[in-house]
Amino acid sequence: MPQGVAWVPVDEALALLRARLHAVTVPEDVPTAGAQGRILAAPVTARRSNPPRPNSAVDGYGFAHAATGDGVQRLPLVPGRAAAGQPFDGEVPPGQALRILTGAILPDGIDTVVLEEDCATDGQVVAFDGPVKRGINTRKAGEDVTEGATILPAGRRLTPADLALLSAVGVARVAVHRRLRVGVLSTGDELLPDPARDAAPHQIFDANRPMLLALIAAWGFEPVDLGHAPDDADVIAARLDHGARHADAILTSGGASAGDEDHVSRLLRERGTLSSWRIAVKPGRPLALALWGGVPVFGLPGNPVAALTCALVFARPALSLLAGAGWLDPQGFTVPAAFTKKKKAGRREFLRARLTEDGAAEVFASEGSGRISGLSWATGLVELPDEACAIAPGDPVRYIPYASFGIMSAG
Ligand SMILES: Nc1nc2c(c(=O)[nH]1)N[C@H]1C(S)=C(S)[C@@H](COP(=O)(O)OP(=O)(O)OC[C@H]3O[C@@H](n4cnc5c(N)ncnc54)[C@H](O)[C@@H]3O)O[C@H]1N2
Ligand code: MOO
Repeated sequence: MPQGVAWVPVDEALALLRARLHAVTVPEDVPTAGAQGRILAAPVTARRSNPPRPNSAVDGYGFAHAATGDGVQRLPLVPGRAAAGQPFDGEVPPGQALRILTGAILPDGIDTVVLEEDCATDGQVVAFDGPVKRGINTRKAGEDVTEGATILPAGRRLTPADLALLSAVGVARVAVHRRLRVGVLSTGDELLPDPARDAAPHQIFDANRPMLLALIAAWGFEPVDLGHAPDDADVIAARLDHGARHADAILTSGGASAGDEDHVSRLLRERGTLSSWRIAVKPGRPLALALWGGVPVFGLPGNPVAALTCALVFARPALSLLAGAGWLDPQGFTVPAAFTKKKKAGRREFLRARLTEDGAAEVFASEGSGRISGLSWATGLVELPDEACAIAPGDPVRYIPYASFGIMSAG
């Protein structure tokens, strides 16, 4: 890295974010049914066991195991049946059996159920081969969850499966963090916000704002569109002021570098509390991390590849912390490389990557930071360490699927 510039290593920038940020949202009570993606503000305990009572796991015939033995068993059938939602009102005497369906509470006198496919019956007597294992094809009360048990911890981001679990144990409402509001501002004189318009040669369509707004929504946060500002410090400052009033965090893109028109970095340095600016990472080295009116601002680089990479690597774990879900490290997988690459020491590199049919990581043909098509082509990123390395096909590399960053990919 050039002399005279303090390049902050990725891990140091992440540690700084982790140490300085904390949950900013207040709890609110919401119905369980609509709580997908919300973050629990408190641990949840089961109001009821699952299953609440012992029941049958299959359609078949139930009886007391003690009265059965080896060889062919012939048990007279008690009239009636036990079904889910239609409990059998009575007791089944030892040596007799009852028709029972999946999910039915085991009536008194039944501790074992034989599968109907393993039985013969004329409607009066049921016959099957013994011996039968005691308790077979039954489910114990509370075998899944016991009443009063802690089922989900504070900070948990609720999944569809969690909604099933909460509902099953009678939890109708949950205390969750209010959704984190995240502002997104694009900067640059060249930007044209509306892709339906005709662009002059010097203009480019704003690609970052729709991408970042969608990213925020995919992470379960509330996107706040702060629009687009020209390269004018006063206008950008006014937008940041507006953002600080209406959002809990702000992502800007563009103007993060050191050029004449890079007003975001200058503003954050002069009027915000800029913590970190030049990060030893590619793409994305001019990343600004600052506070504006007490609100964290991620000054992402303008190049869309760098903007997305920095959002995934730096903004995601930090926003998760602010939102009450704790710090998130993306899960990576070690896979063989399907490419050749040499890098120098001193900065972390992220390459657009996807897996071949054999499960090796191939990388996009160009590392150019403006090559948006590569972001669409990829299904994740390969992370290369800060140290120097020379990678040959077959060498292990760390592949982080987009899904590990909480976003969908096409593949
Ligand atoms: N002297 C230096 N020049 C540059 C450096 C540096 O360290 N020293 N870093 C380079 C790197 S790396 C990047 S990345 C860019 C990032 O700079 P900025 O954050 O100041 O971004 P801009 O200059 O405003 O824009 C860069 C590029 O991206 C396009 N852009 C910006 N916003 C959008 C948007 N919303 N949608 C689509 N494309 C966008 C913009 O038109 C530029 O082409 O700086 C390098 N230079
Ligand atoms: O951040 Mo820049 O996009 O590395 O090229």
